[in-house]
Amino acid sequence: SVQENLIKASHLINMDDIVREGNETLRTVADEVSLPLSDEDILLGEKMMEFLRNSQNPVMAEKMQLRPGVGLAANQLDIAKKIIAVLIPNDPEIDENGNEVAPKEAYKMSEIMYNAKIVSHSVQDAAIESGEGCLSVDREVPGLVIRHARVTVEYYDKNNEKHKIRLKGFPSMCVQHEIDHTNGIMFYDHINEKEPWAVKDGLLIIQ
Ligand SMILES: Cc1nc(NNC(=O)[C@H](CC2CCCC2)CN(O)CO)c(F)c(N2CCN3CCOC[C@@H]3C2)n1
Ligand code: NI
Repeated sequence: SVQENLIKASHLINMDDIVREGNETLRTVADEVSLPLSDEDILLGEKMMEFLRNSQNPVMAEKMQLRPGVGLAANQLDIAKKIIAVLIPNDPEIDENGNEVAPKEAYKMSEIMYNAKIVSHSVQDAAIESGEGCLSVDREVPGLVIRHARVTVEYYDKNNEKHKIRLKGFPSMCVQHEIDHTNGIMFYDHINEKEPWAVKDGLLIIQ
């Protein structure tokens, strides 16, 4: 199966493993994974996180010709399971001489999430100022991707522990993008076709 091949110890997920627009799995509502998690589902989550790390490493990204990513959903690997991975780096700090220094915590968010779902959200909407892209979309789709500003998300981690977290800012946008994938939703479904860059009153713009 696709999953068996992806979780082989020697396999590193690469761009050839990521399905593109037109593949029906991108428009499929994925199944919840059964708990306790199977070894295969735990391994798949770890491989997805490894892909994100490699995609953010200049040497590996160049070697493997990876597009950089901060999130990935199993639907993008042609696997209709509710498994997502999120890896959001912290920005480097600037010292008194204006030099970049490594942040204390390398990552703002690093999580493999099973059966993630939004259980509540803000009335206020938000969008990333520059719009969004997707590793499964080989074209630019300009426009503000309108999302909830803040969300409360329930999910299980690789140790079968249940979590309920509140997200805002960029992590909120990223997790919503990934949860959307597990529900067959693409980022451009949230762009206003007539006025892609229209800023409605109250919209929070995220840099
Ligand atoms: C904003 C951004 N989107 C990148 N790509 N798109 C993705 O991640 C798609 C998911 C994101 C699109 C918007 C919200 C979620 C993948 N999606 O299709 C999965 O469903 C980036 F790569 C990126 N960063 C900033 C941090 N940088 C650290 C150093 O390494 C490079 C990296 C680049 N920021
Ligand atoms: Ni995507």
